[in-house]
Amino acid sequence: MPDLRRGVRQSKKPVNVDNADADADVIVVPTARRGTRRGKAQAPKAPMPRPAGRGRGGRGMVNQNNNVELIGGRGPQLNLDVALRDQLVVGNVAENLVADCEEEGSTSPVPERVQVGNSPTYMLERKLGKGGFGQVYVGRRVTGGSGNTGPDALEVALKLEHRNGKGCNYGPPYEWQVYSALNGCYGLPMVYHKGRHGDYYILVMDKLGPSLWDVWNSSNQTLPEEMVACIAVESLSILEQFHLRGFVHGDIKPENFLLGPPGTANEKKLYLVDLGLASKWRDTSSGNHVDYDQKPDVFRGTVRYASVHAHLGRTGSRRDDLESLAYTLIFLLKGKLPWQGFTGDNKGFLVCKKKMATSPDNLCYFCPSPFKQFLEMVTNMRFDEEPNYSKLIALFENCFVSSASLRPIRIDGALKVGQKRGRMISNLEDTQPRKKLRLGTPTNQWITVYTSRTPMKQRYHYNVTDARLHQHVEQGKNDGIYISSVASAKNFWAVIMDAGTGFTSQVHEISPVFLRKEWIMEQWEKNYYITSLAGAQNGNALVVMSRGTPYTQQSYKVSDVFPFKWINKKWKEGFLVTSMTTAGNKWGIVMSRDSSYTTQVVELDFLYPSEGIHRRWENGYRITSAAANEDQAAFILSASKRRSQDFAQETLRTTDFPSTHVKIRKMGKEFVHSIHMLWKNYVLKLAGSYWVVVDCIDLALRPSEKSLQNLLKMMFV
Ligand SMILES: Nc1ncnc2c1ncn2[C@@H]1O[C@H](COP(=O)(O)OP(=O)(O)OP(=O)(O)O)[C@@H](O)[C@H]1O
Repeated sequence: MPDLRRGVRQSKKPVNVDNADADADVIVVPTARRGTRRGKAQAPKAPMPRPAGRGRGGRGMVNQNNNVELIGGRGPQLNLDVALRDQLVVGNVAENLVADCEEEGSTSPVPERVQVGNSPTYMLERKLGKGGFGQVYVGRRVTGGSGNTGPDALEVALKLEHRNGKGCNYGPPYEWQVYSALNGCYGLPMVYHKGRHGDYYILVMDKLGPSLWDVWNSSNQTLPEEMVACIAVESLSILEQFHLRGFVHGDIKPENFLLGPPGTANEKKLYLVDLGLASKWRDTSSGNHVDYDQKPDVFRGTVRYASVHAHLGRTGSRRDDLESLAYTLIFLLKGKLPWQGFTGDNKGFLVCKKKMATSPDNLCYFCPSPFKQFLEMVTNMRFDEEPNYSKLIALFENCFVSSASLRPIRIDGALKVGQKRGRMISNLEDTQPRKKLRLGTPTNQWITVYTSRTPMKQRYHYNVTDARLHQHVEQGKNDGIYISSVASAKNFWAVIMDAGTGFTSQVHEISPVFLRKEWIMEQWEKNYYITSLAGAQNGNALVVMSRGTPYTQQSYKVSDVFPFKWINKKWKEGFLVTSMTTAGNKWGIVMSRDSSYTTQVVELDFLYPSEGIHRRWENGYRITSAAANEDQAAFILSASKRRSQDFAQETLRTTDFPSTHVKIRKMGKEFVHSIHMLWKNYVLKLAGSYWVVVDCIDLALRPSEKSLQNLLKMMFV
C-alpha cells in the first residue's frame, strides 16, 4: 500500500484505474476525531485531505489536547532544545484548510451554455443538486443532436467541477476515470460526454430524479417497509454488478441513490451516483483481491453510514458497501440511527464506538427480521469474502407484493439475473454457523498470546507498592537481573526482572506525571533509553530506562487518542514502537531507532481484532506491544530481522483467566513467558519458552492473586 499523505487542495484521486496500486492513496484524517463527511482518494505525489461534502449531519473538527512529543538519544537528529518546545498538535490543520479551499472552489460563475467534446450545446437551467465537489444542473440542448434520451438528449444532467476545485488539482476529477471504467454498468447513469469548458470540468449524463434522501424527507422521514425491502433488493443487484467490475463504491447512503426522472418510465428505477470515493477491491492485472491494511487515521466515507472498518481505516472492500447499505436501509425505515446527534471534535470516534456498541437486536428493534439478518450477515464478513448477493436478496423476498406494477421500486436487477439462477428460492437454510470476526465485548474478555521464546532466568513481583519497588529493584541488581517489563493493576506495580535483557545499568522513576519529560530527558543525556513503562489508574507512571540497549535515538508521545499519525510519521523517520501503555485515557507510545524490528503495523479496534491479527500473522508480523484504554485496544505487530515466520504466535480468548490452558501448555513443555492484562495494563514476563499475553478488558476479571500465585508456583517449581 502506498504511504499516507496529507495535503490541502487535492481530494479526488487522479489515478490510472488500470493500476490497482495507485488506487490505495487516500486522505488522511484522524479517525478518532474526524467529523461527519469524508476523505476521497487522491493523487500519488501530493495528496491532500478530502474536505467535507454536503455535510448532512455536520462537519467535525479535530482536536488533540495535551499531546506531547519528545525526542532524545544519540542518533543523528537529536535536538533536545527543539524537542522541549515540540508540542505536537495533530490534525486540525486539515480541517482549517478545507474551509479555505471550499471558498476558492466556488469563485467563477458557471457558464450559461456548455459544449464539451462532440456534445451538443446545452443551456444550463435549474440546479439539480450540489455536493462537496460538483454542482449538477439540468442542461437543455440548444444546438446539435436530435434525441430525447441518450448522448444528444434534450435534457441531460451536467455535473460541473471547477478546475480549482477540491478534486481537480491534478486534472479532471478522479470520478471521471471510474465512470470510464464502469460506464454502462447496471444501475449507474450513462455518461455520454466529458470535457473542459472554460474553468469547469463537465460530465454530461442521464438526468435522474430525486434521491432516496429527498423521498424519505418528503415522506415524513420514514419509508414503508415494502419500499425499503425493494430498495434493498435493487441496490444489492446494483452493487453486485458494481462489485463484479472490480470496484467498491465507498460512499453508500440515501443521498447517492437516485430514482429515474418523475413522469417517465424509469421513475421507479433506482440508480447509484457519485463515484468519487470508489476504489478497486480487485487488482486488474493479477485478478487478486487487494491487500489488507489498516491505517487508523484514514477515513473515507460519510460518518453516519460508514462501516466500522472504514472508521478504523481498513482498506475498503465489498463488505463495507454492504454494511453502509444496512445502515442506509435501517435509516430509511426507522427514520434515524442511534449514532446521530454526536457533535464536536471526536464525533467520528463516538459514532464508531456507538456502532460497535449497538447490537443488531437494538439497531433493528421494530424492523422486520430480514433487516436484522442482513445486518448480522454483512457485519460478519471477512475482508476478502465474496458476498452471497443471492442469499442477501432472498432475505427480503417475502417483504413485497408479487405484482410488479404495484411495487414502489422496480427490482429488475434481481428478477432478471435472479430468475436465471433461481435466486429468489435461494437456500437460506445452508447458513453455516459463522466465526464472528468482531470478538468479545469490551468488558469481559481475556486475550492470551503465545509466542515461542528462548527460556531465561526471571524473577517476578506482583502487587508491588511504590515503596517496595525500590527494594525489589536493588535486590535484582545485586543478583544481576534487570527489569524487562512493568505493568500496573489497581495501582500496584508488577515487575519482571530478567537475566537476559543485555542491559548494563538501569534507572526508574514513579511520577504522578504520565511520562515526566524532565526526568526522561535527564536520563537520555546519560544514554539511558526507555525500556518499559506502565501507567496506573491513579495517573502515576512508572518509567524504566536502561543502558545497553541497541537503541540510538528515542522519541515518545503522550496523547489523548491513539496517535497513529505520529507513529506513521516516525516510522518514516526510522523509528519503531518499542513500548506502549495507557494511563486512564492517555496513550503513551515510545519509539526507538535501531530496535531489532524491521517494519511494523498497527491493529486498532474496539474489540479484539481477530481477522486483522490473523492477516498480519500471515504476512510475517508478530504482536510486540499491546495496550488499551476503556474503549480501544491497540496492537503493534512487528516483522523482525529474524524471520518472523520462524516463531509461532497464537492468541487465546477466554472470559476467565486461562489457568487451565496454561497448565496444559506446561505439561506440553510450553511455558508462560509474559502475561499482559490489556484492560488494564498488567504485564508479567515469566520464564519459559512461550510468551503468554493475557489481556483482561475489565479489572474485575483480572486474575486473583491466588490464581497468579498458583500459576507462578506452577512455573517456577
Ligand atoms: N445524473 C443526475 N441527475 C439528477 N441529479 C443528479 C445527478 N447526479 C447528481 N445529481 C444531484 O446532485 C447531487 C450532487 O451530486 P454528486 O453526489 O454526484 O456530487 P458530489 O459533489 O460528488 O457529492 P459529494 O459531496 O457527495 O461527493 C446529488 O445528490 C443529486 O441530488
